[in-house]
Amino acid sequence: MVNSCDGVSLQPLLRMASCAAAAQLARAERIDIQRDLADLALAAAECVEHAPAGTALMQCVAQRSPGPNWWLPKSMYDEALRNASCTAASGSIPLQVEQPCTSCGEDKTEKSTVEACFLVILLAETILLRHVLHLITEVSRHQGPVLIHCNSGHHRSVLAVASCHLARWLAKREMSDEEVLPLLSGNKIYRPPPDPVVLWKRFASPHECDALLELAGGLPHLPALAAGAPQGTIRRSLSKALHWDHHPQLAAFQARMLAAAQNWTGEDRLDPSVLAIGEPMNLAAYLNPGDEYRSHCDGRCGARPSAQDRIATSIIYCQVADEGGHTTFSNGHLKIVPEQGDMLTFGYLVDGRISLEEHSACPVRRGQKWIATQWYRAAGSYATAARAAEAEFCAESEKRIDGDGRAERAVSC
Ligand SMILES: O=C(O)CCC(=O)C(=O)O
Ligand SMILES: [Fe+2]
Repeated sequence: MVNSCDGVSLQPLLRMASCAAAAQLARAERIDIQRDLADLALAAAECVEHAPAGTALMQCVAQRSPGPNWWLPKSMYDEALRNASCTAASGSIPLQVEQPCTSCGEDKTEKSTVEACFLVILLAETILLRHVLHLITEVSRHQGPVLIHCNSGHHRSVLAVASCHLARWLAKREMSDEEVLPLLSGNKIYRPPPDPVVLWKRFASPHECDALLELAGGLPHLPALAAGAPQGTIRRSLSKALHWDHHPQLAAFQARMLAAAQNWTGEDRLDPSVLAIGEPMNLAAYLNPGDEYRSHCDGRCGARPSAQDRIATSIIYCQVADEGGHTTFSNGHLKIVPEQGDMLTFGYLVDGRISLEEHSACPVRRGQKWIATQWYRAAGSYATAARAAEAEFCAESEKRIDGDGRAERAVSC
């Protein structure tokens, strides 16, 4: 770590943090997690409010926070940063896909590799992405694209190379311009595959949202969370599962969601058959100030998925709060500020592992929010028994859904 501090032209932001950590450890100063955490939260919150554009957030935090605190456990950083991020009014900036991609040809993929700790990136990107964007642009102008390796063993690219990844990914999929353009235009791409985060603008019409709500019996009738997810710990919201076998009219809508999700998560990883035996759609309502869904993973954070684990999620924002209620990604260092009808899709299966796709719903401050979530699982991971159940269901629904074949086709029966 110290060696990398002596390196020639490391990004000042990264150098500062890793050197501070090294110095801290070397001096073995007294460690007081609570104090440092409180300092960090305070400093981050102040910086979110007051740091002028163009100021490195890291520097701002370092100036305001009296003691070095780089070594705090990740979960604590995540929590502090998530909370600070939630208080910031602005959201993250989507990738600029139209940005020319001159240095990302296969033969020119040399990247300057910077060893850094995840928390640097978290601090740097979570809260004021635009401030860091400026720095990264500067670095990549001199050094070429930057790839950041995190100490956690998880590595990911940053914005400087993100659009190149995206370009390559699109090329690999051999999609025609006609297919690609609608994907890019209007939708917001926050993170490229393999663990994409994409916001589909105005995916669901008010009419479709109303129809979903009607199936659930209306907002006041949504039940509080089931046992096992006690109120006040991870989640404060109302929630109801909509079983598509109880509501066959859901199938076509779910199929449309899935088709959109497939565009971003890779053709082999999701399959329409998941809808037949996958999870029901989940309606969740955050109706009171303070209602939230704290940091969690929909799949198994950081683990190899077992046969039935989730690998992607879509969230439709049928109603957005007047204030608060945004969605944050601690690992992606993003905050999504959706509008009514938008659908957020994110995938989290990378190289056979569930990536750390920890995310949260910020507390609602004013107004109300309700969403429809669809969790997806890998097709092909289902046991034969499940496929048999699907076949049985399809045979059954063919009998049930008189004349109108849409629902069956939607789930590939
Ligand atoms: O409400 C949100 O913004 C996030 C919801 C969520 O994480 C989920 O439904 O799994
Ligand atoms: Fe979630």
